[in-house]
Amino acid sequence: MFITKYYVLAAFLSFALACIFDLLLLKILFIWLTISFALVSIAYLFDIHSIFRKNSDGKIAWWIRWAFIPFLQGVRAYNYWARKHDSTPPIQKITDNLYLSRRLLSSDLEYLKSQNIDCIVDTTAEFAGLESAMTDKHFDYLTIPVLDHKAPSLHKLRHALNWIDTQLSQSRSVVVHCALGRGRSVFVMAAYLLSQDSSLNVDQALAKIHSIRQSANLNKKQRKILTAISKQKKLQLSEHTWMIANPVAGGGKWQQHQQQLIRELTTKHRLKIKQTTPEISATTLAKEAKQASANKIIVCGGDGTVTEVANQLTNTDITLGIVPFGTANALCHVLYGLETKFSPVKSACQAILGEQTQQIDTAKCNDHLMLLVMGIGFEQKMIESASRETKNKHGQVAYLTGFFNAIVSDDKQTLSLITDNGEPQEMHVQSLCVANIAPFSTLLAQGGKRPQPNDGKLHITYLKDTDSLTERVLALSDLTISSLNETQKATQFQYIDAEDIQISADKAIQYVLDGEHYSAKKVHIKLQPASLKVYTKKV
Ligand SMILES: Nc1ncnc2c1ncn2[C@@H]1O[C@H](COP(=O)(O)OP(=O)(O)OP(=O)(O)O)[C@@H](O)[C@H]1O
Repeated sequence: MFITKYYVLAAFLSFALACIFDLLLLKILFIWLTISFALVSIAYLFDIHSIFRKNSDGKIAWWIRWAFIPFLQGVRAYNYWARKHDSTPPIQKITDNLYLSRRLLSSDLEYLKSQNIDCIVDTTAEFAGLESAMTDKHFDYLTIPVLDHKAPSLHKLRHALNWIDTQLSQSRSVVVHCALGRGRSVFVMAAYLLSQDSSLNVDQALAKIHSIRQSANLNKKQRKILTAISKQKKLQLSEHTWMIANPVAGGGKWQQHQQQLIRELTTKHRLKIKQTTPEISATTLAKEAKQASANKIIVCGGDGTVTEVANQLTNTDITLGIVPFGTANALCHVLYGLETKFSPVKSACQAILGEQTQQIDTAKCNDHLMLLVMGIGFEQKMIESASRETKNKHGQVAYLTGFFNAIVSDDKQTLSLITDNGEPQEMHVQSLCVANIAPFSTLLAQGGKRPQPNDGKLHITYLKDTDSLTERVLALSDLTISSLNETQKATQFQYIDAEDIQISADKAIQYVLDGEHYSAKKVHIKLQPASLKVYTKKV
């Protein structure tokens, strides 16, 4: 390509001058120029856009900018000159809500806001993204770095197309830009038009853009690549992955993380995003997704929202992905590992993008879906005392306070228990948990075998009543040790496993099921083996 020849030539010329001059300062200057142009030449020869090490947030490290100053200043000067001699308006609307632009400058921000353009696709590799657009919460930003005169890789192109499509489907406006708005951005824009209309060919898509932006002009190589991928039908976007988000879960984590999430997941998924409201529940949205024949649904929320969506997906072929935005996130803890506690978005994205799935057990508890745990006594009291306000304020500590209150009180219950249709047994208990799936941190469910997602069993762990607070504390310490060390079983707590469990009492039993409160005289829990398809951590 002609541009590469110029960079190679510049590198040789600088090297020759470095050899000619004896003055140290000039020598250093020309060696610097030589290195800069030599690196750029290599980047162009082997199409290494990552040479500028542009981050996903559009930043370029200072030492890279220093290393490439000679090259960057040259490019800047050329762009400045080209802009001065170009009568084409900087930013132009190509179709509804979709714009094409040269490199955005601070002076463009007001115009972008006035047109409600709040999503930016930056296709330059050599320029840092516009700082004020990235720090301003008004804008969402995606960079797919491409060297000037080159075309994006198919993987990066599909990421951009998914991202644009996801933003447009939320009625947002997107601007795609490169340095001058003539090549790289035009490539992405044409690819998007082609992805939306299968009757369109490359010439027609480019003609459409050209009729609005006369300076738009792909070089031969870019046109050839676009034609090839278009002919191979590689621009067709995949089916929507539905994303159902509870914006209030975990005190509003959705607002905080949604852009990172969209940026990561659109590498492979074209998202249809729906948010719950006080009137529109996750159940309603999951039903809507099912009706629209969705085959993947990602739910962002706490265990409550996850259960609502999962309830619609049991015994279907729809795959469920979970982004844990709640307080406890017990299911994610088991499926994606402990790291979900520290980096929920990253670990969820890794699992979803890893595409490994697993069929997990669920259960029905009095006609409600049970994913995790049903609790009577300690567990129920602990959750009862954790209100939304305390959870929002203190996170998981809200549950700890409730837990200690429950242990100190010496409430006991008389229950009748039938397992797998056997004989009823009467028991006086202070705590009883039935677990389908439970991480080690769900302490009260750890009396025997660790409940696993697909072990085909429900796990009953209970503590017989005792008036002594010391005994209760000792029993819990025993349980704690057993939860951390699978070989050492708790002896103070009792343990049974079964597939069908009936619990009854003379008066209404107060119980919690996956964090929600219920009351009934009879509780019937039945296992549904391998009934839910979920994304799981890749091993
Ligand atoms: N837009 C909304 N505004 C107010 N409440 C909502 C909204 N969307 C869902 N909800 C309520 O949020 C509750 C579910 O919250 P969820 O369990 O997902 O999060 P959490 O309570 O923060 O997490 P955790 O259960 O882990 O403590 C449901 O009771 C539902 O009615």
